[in-house]
Amino acid sequence: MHYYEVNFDGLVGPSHNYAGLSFGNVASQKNATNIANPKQAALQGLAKMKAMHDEGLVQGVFAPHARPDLRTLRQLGFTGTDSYILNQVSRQAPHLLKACYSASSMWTANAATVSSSSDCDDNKVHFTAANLANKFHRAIEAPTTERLLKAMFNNEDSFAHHSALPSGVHFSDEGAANHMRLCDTHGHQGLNLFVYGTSSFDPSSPKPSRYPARQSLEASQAIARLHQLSESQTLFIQQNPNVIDAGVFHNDVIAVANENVMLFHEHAFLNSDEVISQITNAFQGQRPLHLIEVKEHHVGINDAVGSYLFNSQLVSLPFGGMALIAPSECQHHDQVATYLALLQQADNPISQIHYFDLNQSMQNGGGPACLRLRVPLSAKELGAVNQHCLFSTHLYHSLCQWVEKHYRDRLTETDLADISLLNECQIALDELTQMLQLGSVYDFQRE
Ligand SMILES: NCCC[C@H](NC(=O)CCC(=O)O)C(=O)O
Repeated sequence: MHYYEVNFDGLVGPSHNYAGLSFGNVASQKNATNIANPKQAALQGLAKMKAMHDEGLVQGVFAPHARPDLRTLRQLGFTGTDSYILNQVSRQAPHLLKACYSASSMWTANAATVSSSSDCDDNKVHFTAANLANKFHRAIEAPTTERLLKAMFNNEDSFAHHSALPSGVHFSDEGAANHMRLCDTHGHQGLNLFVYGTSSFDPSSPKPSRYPARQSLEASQAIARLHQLSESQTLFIQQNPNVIDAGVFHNDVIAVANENVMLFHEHAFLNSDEVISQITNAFQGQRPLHLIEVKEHHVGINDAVGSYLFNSQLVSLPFGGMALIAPSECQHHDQVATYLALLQQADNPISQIHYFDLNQSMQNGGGPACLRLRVPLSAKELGAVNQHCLFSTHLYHSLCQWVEKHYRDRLTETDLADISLLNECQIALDELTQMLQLGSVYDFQRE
């Protein structure tokens, strides 16, 4: 049966803003006071989805979360009408208002970890929503993520859904951004690589000193168990703590894999040589494995973080070869652009490089790969997906019109206290759930 890798891109929500919420994410901290343009952010994301669809790839849309998250604010002791809550929280705890208004659900690579039915014992596609425990503004995402996943993959014969891991730092889980899969083609059993920051239970496990390790080993192990992955086809790899301290807050900032290719920086992993031999020994595919190591003298860690080279998507093209979907920052970075030109000519499956302007998301540390959740699906499983969430030219035009109608082109911190922004967000999202036929997934639709 034919298999597809479907990318479900996060549609940027109407409250996209820069709030400096992610300690350890260099871009988020650097752009904390920037003025955001939610309309442009959403249109940039839609342009990428359209281009992928036009390449002949199957593309999906992942709806944003409702913001502000009033449920969380009520849980934290704010009471009264919505406008009273906004007024109180903006005076007493503006940092909480910013957290509850973040549009961070756009980075769907952190929504969940997904396993292919070819890798799971029960032959179902498994999803575990990420608890995102390390950052408060992201830790509030899991309940809505779970509801959205169930509304998109609403078929018990094909899909198995798991709740987020227990909250708290021990099982800190950031989803697919720390998972890679190597295989011959999407439909074959794959080698699952879980990359973690540190162990929560082993005090001798190396740790970064400056910035937090956002993925714990124990979370990755729990997911491998939940998803019924074969032990021989699952490796747990520790990230190099030094690169976390240089701003590599997720593995997808320093490595990317697709089918039989992995592109990674020489400093990405702790004990890299050992990791490479483990991968080489465990890979069971018939096709040659391309482990492309980028040396520090070609692209330094700081340049990799600054350009987001490794946060490119690597996709298999319908007529053969692979394309690297890179942020335009790579094109404008001399050393990175030179490296990519060499990579394209070298003897490997990467035959095309496409650049996308995603600067609204990039300024919060989210590149092309952060914006999408990869879901490997057989033709039958694809048929079981909520078809209204699959991209088409028609949906593209409807979503562009919807964005033009509801989104602001300027958003700053002071706008967050404005009750009209809350109303605009709810009206827009209510309309969206009808377009994507998701049902009542948001708290404001369920109260
Ligand atoms: N995979 C990319 C995730 C980027 C995300 N940035 C943020 O949440 C920044 C939000 C802000 O600072 O306004 C994060 O760090 O989790």
